[in-house]
Amino acid sequence: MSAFIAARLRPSLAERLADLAVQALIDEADLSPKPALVDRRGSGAHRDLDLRLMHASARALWPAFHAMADAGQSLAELGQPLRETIGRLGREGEARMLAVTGGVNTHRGAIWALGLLVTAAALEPVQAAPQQVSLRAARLARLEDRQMPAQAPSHGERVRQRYGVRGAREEARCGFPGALQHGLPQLRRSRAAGFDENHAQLDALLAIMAQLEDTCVLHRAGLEGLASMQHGARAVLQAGGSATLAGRRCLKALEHDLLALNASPGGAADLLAATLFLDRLEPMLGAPIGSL
Ligand SMILES: CC(C)(COP(=O)(O)OP(=O)(O)OC[C@H]1O[C@@H](n2cnc3c(N)ncnc32)[C@H](O[C@H]2O[C@H](COP(=O)(O)OP(=O)(O)OP(=O)(O)O)[C@@H](O)[C@H]2O)[C@@H]1O)[C@@H](O)C(=O)NCCC(=O)NCCS
Ligand SMILES: Nc1ncnc2[nH]cnc12
Repeated sequence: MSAFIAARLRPSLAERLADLAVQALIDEADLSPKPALVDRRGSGAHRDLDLRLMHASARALWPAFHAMADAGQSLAELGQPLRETIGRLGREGEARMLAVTGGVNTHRGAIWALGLLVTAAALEPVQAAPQQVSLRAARLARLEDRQMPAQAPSHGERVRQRYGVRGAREEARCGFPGALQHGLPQLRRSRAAGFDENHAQLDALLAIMAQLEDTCVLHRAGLEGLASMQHGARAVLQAGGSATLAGRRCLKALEHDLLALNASPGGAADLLAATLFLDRLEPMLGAPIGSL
């Protein structure tokens, strides 16, 4: 094969970032057993979601992530034009998601988190450490999107007003502490302790759930649901994590409690996808092009 053809077959940076984002969403959906969330076993607390729909939604978002990465590379400056461009692309991604799922919100929070992270990664791919990328994503999230159309109050908006919690927007503006300070360190601790990848990822999800003010849980189950999620997740980790017998017993109890309250930690699931994206980004960018 000539060098010219080989170069044309190599995936571009934007393609690789979109691949990584979609893969993080698919891996999050497949991870099992997640308490009260859609996974390989079933639909958790959801009546209108299943694994097939989560996969279809994730795949449908590839063009949106690709376009955001492209925008990051071509505008090449962290400022208002880039913020407003990815705001428009994010809304188009949401519309595509709703078209594919027949109106069901599968990934709104994930489009927001991964969209910001993909754009931040594309802006400066040589500075791809999790801390560096999330800091740039936070700076983007703090910029106002003047093109944002007025909308009916979201579930998150209603919950923020009722309980005074921060929600998805503030999580991004603070640099994704759920992923950076909880998910990623736990993922790496559990791997270092010798647990397999499935259990390490479950432990990462539990570490996020143990502290997140998840507006999805609050919307469905109020403060009682939030307390159940946080205390129950902490109990699993304190018992030794999802790989241990005692931890698995606590995980079962946590799922039972969440299902009884109809609570679903959808925001924590989104932040697990963000954690997986950040964990894999630097190795992927450091690898020879085409090796993904
Ligand atoms: C900034 C936006 C994310 C909008 O945020 P807002 O809070 O106003 O809107 P919501 O529609 O409530 O979406 C927020 C979703 O974020 C996830 N989430 C919740 N808590 C947190 C948290 N503390 N930190 C991070 N992320 C969090 C969560 O997503 C998951 O839950 C979804 C299902 O939720 P819901 O629709 O409430 O569904 P159900 O409970 O199943 O409803 P019913 O069955 O009862 O009807 C699921 O999708 C998960 O993803 C929250 O839902 C952002 O959307 C925005 O402003 N976008 C504009 C475009 C833009 O600027 N983009 C920038 C570049 S991408
Ligand atoms: N696995 C999952 N189940 C339910 N809601 C979600 N939102 C994001 N991932 C989810």
